[in-house]
Amino acid sequence: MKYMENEGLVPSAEEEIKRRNVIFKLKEIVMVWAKRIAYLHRLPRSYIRAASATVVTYGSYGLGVHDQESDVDALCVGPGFATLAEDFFIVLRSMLECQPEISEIYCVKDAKVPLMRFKFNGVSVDLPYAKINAISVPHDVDVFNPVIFATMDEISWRSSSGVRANRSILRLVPDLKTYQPLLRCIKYWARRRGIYCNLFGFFGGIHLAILVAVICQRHPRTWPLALVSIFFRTFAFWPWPTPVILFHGGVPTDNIPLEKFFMPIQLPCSPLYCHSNITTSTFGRIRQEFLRGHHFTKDALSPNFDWEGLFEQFSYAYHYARFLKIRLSASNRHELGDWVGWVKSRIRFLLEKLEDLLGFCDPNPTEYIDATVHTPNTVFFWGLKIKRSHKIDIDKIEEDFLKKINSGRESRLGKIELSVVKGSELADMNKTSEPRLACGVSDGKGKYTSCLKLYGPSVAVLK
Ligand SMILES: Nc1ncnc2c1ncn2[C@@H]1O[C@H](COP(=O)(O)OP(=O)(O)OP(=O)(O)O)[C@@H](O)[C@H]1O
Ligand SMILES: [Mg+2]
Ligand SMILES: [Mg+2]
Repeated sequence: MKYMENEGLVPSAEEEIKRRNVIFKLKEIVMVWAKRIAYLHRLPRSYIRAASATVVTYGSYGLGVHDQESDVDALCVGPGFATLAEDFFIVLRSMLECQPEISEIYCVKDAKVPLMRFKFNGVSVDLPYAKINAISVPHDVDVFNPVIFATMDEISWRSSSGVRANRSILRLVPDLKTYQPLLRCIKYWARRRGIYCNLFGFFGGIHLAILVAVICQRHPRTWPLALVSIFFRTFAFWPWPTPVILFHGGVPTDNIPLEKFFMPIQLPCSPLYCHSNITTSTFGRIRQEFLRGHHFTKDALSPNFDWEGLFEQFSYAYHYARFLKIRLSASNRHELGDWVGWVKSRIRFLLEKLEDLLGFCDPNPTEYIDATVHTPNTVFFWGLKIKRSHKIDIDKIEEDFLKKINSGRESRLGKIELSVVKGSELADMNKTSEPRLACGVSDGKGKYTSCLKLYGPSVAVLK
């Protein structure tokens, strides 16, 4: 606990107030929004008076395991007459745009869970939308209520599944005081070891939340320190693809063929598995890290146990001699944010392509900045293992990937350049730019929006 506090993983009281304020203000805004759209829909006056909406938090914030850099995941629950395409993405967006505290609004419309993503007083917010079959939405709306549940449309049902998953986890873990620090610790480990980023084929918050919940459920009344080694021992030897299921008293009813998943993890109280982008390479990387974690934590209860070792940042320069350099650039910071978001949502294609050609690729999620280039940019370095027999036509890969990126988009926001480089270039990159952090977004001027404490300076990556 002391180690985690020293590393800045537990948010300060000030941070907590900031987040609570964000949620309070969002609730106020959606309340006004509900009345405004009731008016725009020309509903009777009594309906306008009664119309209301609310936001419900979930994700790491809802589980009480967020750190200073976690986003706030907040589901906007609106009345039945408020449409997603018009009222949410147009009317609410323009209301949010008018708020001086809100910036960098980005709409993700074509995802399974459509949402708006923005910064509120510097805090990242993910805001999906669900509507219920009512005019007024109670502020403590219960998404488990069978009446509400049964009348939801498909998108609203999917969008609210995160809230239900969270509530189930909170209900099923025997002791939150054990669960929360353990999950914080495991998330920190995953970030430091380069295996935390769902889009890049690694774990996302939900996967780790369930793995840790399963450990807590199987070992009630065990203190967190011992659970750390039990966690690694369990998953280092887990017989994948046997699914990991949080026991909830019901019978699992999933019919999805398990071969589709490398590491199936069932969503709590749902027949579905968590969506996952894990590939052959990232499956291998994750398993190696579980084994490493197991070797490190066998003696976790000894008084001289070295926590630093477990959380040591993964050294890409030590493990790989060659890297795929992916440089994304745009004419301004705002466009770069959109461009990076868009490319990342399709990055799996590139990863699979490289795996087909080379058999392995380590998609390091850390974002760097190329300070030798004047345009705002974000750079990734993916670890490669290239044999002499391997011939890579990087121009062809770039061309194919571009086609993939451009499909479904009318205009191109930015530029993408791929090249194969030596590890020394990664070292230069770090020397010429400020410390860069995993899964953050640069502002294009050499300033960063992520937390240095959390991921450590990128020069440390090169140790
Ligand atoms: N792949 C997924 N499959 C199912 N649900 C998901 C998936 N990714 C996200 N979710 C839902 O959205 C919520 C928020 O996801 P998010 O990626 O913000 O992770 P998080 O647990 O909040 O961690 P972080 O601290 O990194 O934000 C999750 O708790 C989960 O309910
Ligand atoms: Mg989150
Ligand atoms: Mg989120």
